[in-house]
Amino acid sequence: MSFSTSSLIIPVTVPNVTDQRGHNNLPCGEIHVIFGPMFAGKTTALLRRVNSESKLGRNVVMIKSNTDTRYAVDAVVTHDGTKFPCWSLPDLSSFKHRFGQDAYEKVDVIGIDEAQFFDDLYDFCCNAADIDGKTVVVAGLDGDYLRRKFGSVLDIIPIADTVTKLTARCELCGKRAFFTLRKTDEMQKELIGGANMYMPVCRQHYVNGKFIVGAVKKVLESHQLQSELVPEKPLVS
Ligand SMILES: Nc1ncnc2c1ncn2[C@@H]1O[C@H](COP(=O)(O)OP(=O)(O)O)[C@@H](O)[C@H]1O
Ligand SMILES: Cc1cn([C@H]2C[C@H](O)[C@@H](COP(=O)(O)O)O2)c(=O)[nH]c1=O
Repeated sequence: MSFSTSSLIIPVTVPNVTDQRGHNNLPCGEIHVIFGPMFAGKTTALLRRVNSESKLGRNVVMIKSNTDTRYAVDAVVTHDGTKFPCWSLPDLSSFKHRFGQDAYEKVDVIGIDEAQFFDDLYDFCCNAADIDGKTVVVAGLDGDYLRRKFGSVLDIIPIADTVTKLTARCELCGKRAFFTLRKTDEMQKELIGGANMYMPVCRQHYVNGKFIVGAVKKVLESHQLQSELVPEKPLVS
């Protein structure tokens, strides 16, 4: 069977969306993704971007998952204390309703922190950028403590304009850290915590890390045992 080229041409009607000055009114949103291990500066980069958009006169709003309330309930906070007010939500689909349709229409830039905790990240970003014309800046973990993909952060790469993988400093050797090591024995994927529970590490120390964490724990435990066995000297004899 053979087709002529003309039989394959499908007529497509493009709606006329130009205004009086000939500019088209198609929405032109953007999606920017920032990911990496914990302590890599993801929240810092997100706040920098949102602040600079705000200085340019754009209307910005910040959202974070209400799963993570480590530093504040109603603010996105970096590990070194920089803050930005935000909406803490269980999911992204509730945002438009809670924020209000009028307010939503006026927003130009939407920042999303701790994006790994939002299951509806893909649909939200798609609609916000493609249909509503918003600039969406997303920050989150690409991988969990076992280096498995975390939530939907990696799923939005195909719909993103830009993708940035940040690195931290390995806490054991100071080299670039790509991964997050969990220092406790808990096994669940979601476990909220900071430097008390996690540390950023390079590849070599990720692989050796479990061993090192175990060894350090043993040393600390034996120190505690010794101080319990040897009674403290009285200050006054
Ligand atoms: N091992 C580390 N490597 C890099 N930064 C670290 C480390 N430990 C603590 N920090 C601090 O964390 C800050 C980054 O915090 P933040 O932007 O909240 O990171 P993220 O959102 O990626 O977890 C750095 O500016 C630095 O002050
Ligand atoms: C690796 C890993 C992390 N988490 C949690 C721990 C923190 O509450 C956040 C990440 O915060 P940050 O802004 O990137 O520092 O995620 C988790 O639940 N499970 C993990 O495996």
